[in-house]
This record gives sequence, structure tokens and C-alpha cells, in this order.
Amino acid sequence: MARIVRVARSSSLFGFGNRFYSTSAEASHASSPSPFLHGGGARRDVAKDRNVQWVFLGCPGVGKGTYASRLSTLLGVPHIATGDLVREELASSGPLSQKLSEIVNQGKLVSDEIIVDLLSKRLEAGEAKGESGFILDGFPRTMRQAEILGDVTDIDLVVNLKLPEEVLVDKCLGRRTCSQCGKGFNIAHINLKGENGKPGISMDPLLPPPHCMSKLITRADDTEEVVKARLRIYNETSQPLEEYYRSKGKLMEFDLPGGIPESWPRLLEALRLDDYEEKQSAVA
Ligand SMILES: Nc1ncnc2c1ncn2[C@@H]1O[C@H](COP(=O)(O)OP(=O)(O)O)[C@@H](O)[C@H]1O
Repeated sequence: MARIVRVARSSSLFGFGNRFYSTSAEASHASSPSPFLHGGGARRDVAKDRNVQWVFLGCPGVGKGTYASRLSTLLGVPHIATGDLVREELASSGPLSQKLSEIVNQGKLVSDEIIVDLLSKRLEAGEAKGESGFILDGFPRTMRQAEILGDVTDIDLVVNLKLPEEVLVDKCLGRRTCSQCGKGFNIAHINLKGENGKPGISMDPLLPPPHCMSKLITRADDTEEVVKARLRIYNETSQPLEEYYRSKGKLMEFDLPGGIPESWPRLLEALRLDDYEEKQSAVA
């Protein structure tokens, strides 16, 4: 499929030691139109001839990875999940691995310094391969990370995915990954009844095909105790980012109406990409 988002400018954050450098921060600030407000949140017109520099916020289990990955395929920009970078580092048995596994398995956050370093390296490697733009998933997660990011580049849009807290633990506990193809699935049946004027929500499980069934693995940090710790840390440390980006007019709140079949078209609509997907499928 042809790359649809043209390289309008360099998107890279160059890591050097523990600092970020950007060759294009000023240029990108100057060239970025601000998203226009709609219903109290930012709603984005996606210009087809410019870069995409988006951030996905949201609690553990909300579906950041699922929707960021789908949009990355649609828009031809890399989906960069800092959780994946951490897990790759863990799997590599490198010098950081032991330290990281203790932190991650308690549901705690890795230090800003380590995470910025991992992200810098990933962006540098992408830059070397000619990547441009990004959809960040799981970064920033602290105010310090948001400030570092803001110092070096311009984020166009921050999508804040939301689900009722009651379903997040079940969704995390239902997560499975195929150890061979790397695809993610979810075996949870979510059926939350509406009450006090709030709509109910139901989500069918996203089951793996038969050939993945015997190869499913569960993340070591997706136990009930650790998920609850991660949710608590999200509320304390990461939630303030919502206000930070809201005050900059960059936040698009998105209440997921259900599972992927209901939510994906609505998300595309909110991003004004609905007709875009049809055009892409027509030329594919
Ligand atoms: N930006 C970040 N800052 C600090 N720690 C991070 C960051 N991104 C990922 N991590 C670490 O990796 C773990 C897994 O992250 P992720 O896959 O994004 O999980 P979640 O399901 O909680 O969104 C986190 O619990 C944390 O320990």
C-alpha cells in the first residue's frame, strides 16, 4: 500500500546520552495548524500532505495499542509503544533487563531517563530507515516526559481513549499474545450494564485463529494485583497529562462505545478519517 502521509518535515527526536535533540522543532511549531475545538475537545482534520505526530493516552487495558496500531497501518506512520520497547529490552537479557523486570513486574514506571533513552534509540533507528511521523502509545506518561517531548517536537494531536474503570481490569486480565506471530487477542467477555444515566458497554472477545491458540502467552504484569497498581499509578501520575494537553487545545477525548466493530468506525469519524479508509480500501 502506498504511503499516504508525505514527509513534510523530519519528525525525529535524536537521542544523545540522556538528552533529546531535534533538527526540526522550531520548523514544526511554525508549520502546525492547531486542531480546532469541537464539543470541548480537539478534533482533527488530517491533512493528507503532512506528517502525523500523535500521542495516545489512556489507562492500561483501554486499547491504546489496538487503535494506535490500526491507525499506524492506515496512515503509514510507525506505531511506537514504549511498553513494547521495555519488553524488548527485558527479553534481550541486556544489562538493564534485571532492573527493568523488577520495576515492570510491580506495575511501577520505569525512570524517565531510561524510557527517554529507549525511545530516542527507537526513533533514531526509524530515522535511519526513512521513517517519518509517529503514533506514540504509552509515552508520555509523566509530566517530565511530556515536557521533554514538547521541548523537541510538536505534537499535533493527543487522543485520550476512555472506558469505564470497571472493565479495565477484566480487559487486562483477558489479554493474550501469540508468541509466534506477535498478534494481540483478548479472551474477556465484557458486559457492563448501564446505570445512573451512563450507557452500558459490551465487548465480544477477540479470539485468536486456531493456529495461534496453543501459542498464547500472558504478560507477566497482567495479574490482578499488578494491573490494579498500574491503574492507581496511571491515575496519580499520568492523568495530569490530560489537563496539560487539554489546556494546549490538543486533547481529543474518545469514549469507546464498545469493542472494535463499534469503536473503530467511530474513532475514524472523530478523526475525520472515515472517508479516507474507504478510499484506501478502494485503491488497495
Ligand atoms: N512512558 C513510560 N514511562 C515509564 N514507564 C513506562 C513507560 N511506558 C512503558 N513503561 C513501563 O512498561 C510497562 C508496560 O507498559 P505498557 O505496555 O504501555 O502497559 P499498559 O498496559 O500499562 O499501558 C509499564 O507498566 C511501565 O513499567
